[in-house]
Amino acid sequence: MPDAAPDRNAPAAIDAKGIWKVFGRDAGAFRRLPAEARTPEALAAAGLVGAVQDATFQIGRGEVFAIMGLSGSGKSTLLRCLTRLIEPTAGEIAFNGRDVLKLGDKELVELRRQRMGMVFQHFALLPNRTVVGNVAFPLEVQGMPRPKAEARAMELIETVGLKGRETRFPAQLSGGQQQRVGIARSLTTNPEFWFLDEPFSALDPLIRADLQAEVLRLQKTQTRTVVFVTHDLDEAIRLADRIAIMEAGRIIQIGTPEELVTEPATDYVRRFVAKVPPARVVKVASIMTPDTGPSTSGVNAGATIAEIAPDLVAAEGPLPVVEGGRQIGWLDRSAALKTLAAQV
Ligand SMILES: Nc1ncnc2c1ncn2[C@@H]1O[C@H](COP(=O)(O)OP(=O)(O)OP(=O)(O)O)[C@@H](O)[C@H]1O
Repeated sequence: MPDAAPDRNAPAAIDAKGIWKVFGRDAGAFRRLPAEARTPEALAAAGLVGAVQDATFQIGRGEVFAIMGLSGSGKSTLLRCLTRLIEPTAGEIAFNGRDVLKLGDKELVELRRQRMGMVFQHFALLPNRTVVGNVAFPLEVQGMPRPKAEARAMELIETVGLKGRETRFPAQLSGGQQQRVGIARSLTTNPEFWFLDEPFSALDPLIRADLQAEVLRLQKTQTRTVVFVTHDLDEAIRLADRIAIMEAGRIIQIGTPEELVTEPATDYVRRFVAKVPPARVVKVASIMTPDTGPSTSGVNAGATIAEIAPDLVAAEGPLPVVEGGRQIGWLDRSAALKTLAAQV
């Protein structure tokens, strides 16, 4: 998880209100219903599929937001609505306060080119361009001279571990390598918004872990608002500040990994997080006793109990808890050890 907590007071980078995506022959009639009449019963009566039902959430600038849920719960459809690859049936979406559903085709293309990066599975690479040609392409579209665009592309090719393969064509790459080209390509323009649908699922575990680490590293140096769909809870916990859990088209709960594990809203969420050891998500700040003190070093308030396990083992008494070089509390060793030992 990123070190710097997102600024919750800043205006939402993404503000989604009452998003619906309904599939079926008469989806238009559903749109014309007043908001209070848009119900699961109305959907069923009209024989419509409510892929996304009344999704409302805000994502802060620089926040990493994961969308999770079982297959068919509406994750991809919701992500596609945010990017307008699919037009929502109803609802409002604003990026930095600007209504994106009202953008004309030209403005939408501009927004996508200048400020959005997208990685979707089966998001085709250009078959007649090499790896470097594909990765440089978005910059060339923006008007950057080719040599400069390719130099920038090479940096990202190295980041995704494809150095040495830059002159190959997509057909000469494995599925996972193609996926990595797509990831590199989505970052060439240094987008403010990054949308990813199962970006790492086709990759070997080691490469996946490398790229996840790379995402976290990039998040520390660049303020990027990230929304990603995954069915891998481990990945969501590692990368996301907050996770939205979807069930049958609805967002059931939105929370930090710690909130989902310690306060699951429903049995469905509880089943999702059942195998997560609490120490992996519970933060020092959550179980410390607040107090000021003279210490300038100790355990970090934002660290998880698992991360500070070595300090716990070494300590003999309570540990000072610090934030920004100042002591803000004490961590009781036995309370922390209890969390460490707890299995859900
Ligand atoms: N074009 C479409 N026409 C009709 N129904 C659709 C369409 N696209 C998606 N659906 C339905 O909407 C629901 C949500 O689909 P979606 O692909 O968003 O789920 P998901 O959570 O991303 O699933 P997965 O993890 O399997 O990719 C499913 O019931 C799906 O069958």
